[in-house]
Amino acid sequence: MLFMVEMDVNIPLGFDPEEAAQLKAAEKARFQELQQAGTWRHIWRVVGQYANVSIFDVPSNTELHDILMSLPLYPFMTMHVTALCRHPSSLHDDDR
Ligand SMILES: O=C(O)C[C@H]1C=CC(=O)O1
Repeated sequence: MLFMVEMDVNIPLGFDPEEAAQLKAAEKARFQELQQAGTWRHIWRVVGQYANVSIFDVPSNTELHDILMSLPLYPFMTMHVTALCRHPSSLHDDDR
């Protein structure tokens, strides 16, 4: 199942910079794991914002929920999730 996930990151002013750097490094490592597994299929930076638009490929809503909630930066993120399905005119067989 494919999902578009819009993530906005908001680390409060005054948050310990070292702790923020550790969380960002942990987030990057987790992102790379999920990307290599094919779960986090795409990511784009939203221009001018600490935000991204991502495509996830997961077996169920519950699995996506668990993955998103376990992200290191989750406590500082606002997320918007949109379920996707294949467009009938798409040429891409993996759009499912
Ligand atoms: O940078 C972000 O948008 C937040 C998050 C998503 C992937 C990653 O490495 O960090």
